[in-house]
Amino acid sequence: MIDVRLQLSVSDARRRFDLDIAFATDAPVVALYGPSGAGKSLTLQAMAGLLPVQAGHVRLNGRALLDSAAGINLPPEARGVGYLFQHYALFPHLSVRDNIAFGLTSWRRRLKADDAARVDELIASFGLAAMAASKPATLSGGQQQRVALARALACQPQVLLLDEPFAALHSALRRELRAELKRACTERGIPAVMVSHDVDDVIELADEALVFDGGRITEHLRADAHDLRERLG
Ligand SMILES: Nc1ncnc2c1ncn2[C@@H]1O[C@H](COP(=O)(O)OP(=O)(O)OP(=O)(O)O)[C@@H](O)[C@H]1O
Repeated sequence: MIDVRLQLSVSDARRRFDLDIAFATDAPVVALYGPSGAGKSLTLQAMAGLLPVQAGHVRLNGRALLDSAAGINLPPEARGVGYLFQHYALFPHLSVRDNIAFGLTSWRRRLKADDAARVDELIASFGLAAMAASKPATLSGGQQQRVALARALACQPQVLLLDEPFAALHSALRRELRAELKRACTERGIPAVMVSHDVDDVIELADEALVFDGGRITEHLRADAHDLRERLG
């Protein structure tokens, strides 16, 4: 169960945006859907602990990652959250393998044997073995997306947060990678919260859709594919 309530404001000299949302779901994949600037990415960032929250909670299977009333606010690395950023944010100077292993290493220690085995398993399962020593700039868009997904999975997260995971890909590749993402989450039993503008992403992948508008959730749809297309399309 993912149980979220968030109240936060972001502002600069000219603009202010207020987010005030709540949802709870047991869905394997839930999509955050809605127009640009509606607060979808801010929601993911706040769930990951990357953005200060004024009030609210984030609970994952009963474990509080954030509970402002109880004074709980775990740092990002303690939340058990795998994050796939909108533009992948791969480290250009690191190889594919070191990108995937990044969250498991630190300047103090080398990769432990079981972590190294997990990295190898992810490299194999996403078809990246031939390019494991290459730098991201030499990879295709789909290959970079697979590296980003493998990196998000490497720390054995309890939830995956995916910000526009297919935005940079053409439609045939989107279809292929949707299936891979679904398989990766299902095999590992990891729920995913996915931001997408694409109604086909929502229909192909998501079990539920939260419709965002102006920093609020206006609809929580638990619907079949046909119904979703009608209501979102
Ligand atoms: N630091 C900030 N200061 C002021 N406004 C901000 C700040 N960060 C985000 N915003 C604004 O908050 C709003 C919500 O941003 P968010 O990135 O969550 O939108 P989104 O729904 O993910 O949009 P998109 O689908 O285009 O990625 C936007 O209008 C954005 O400009």
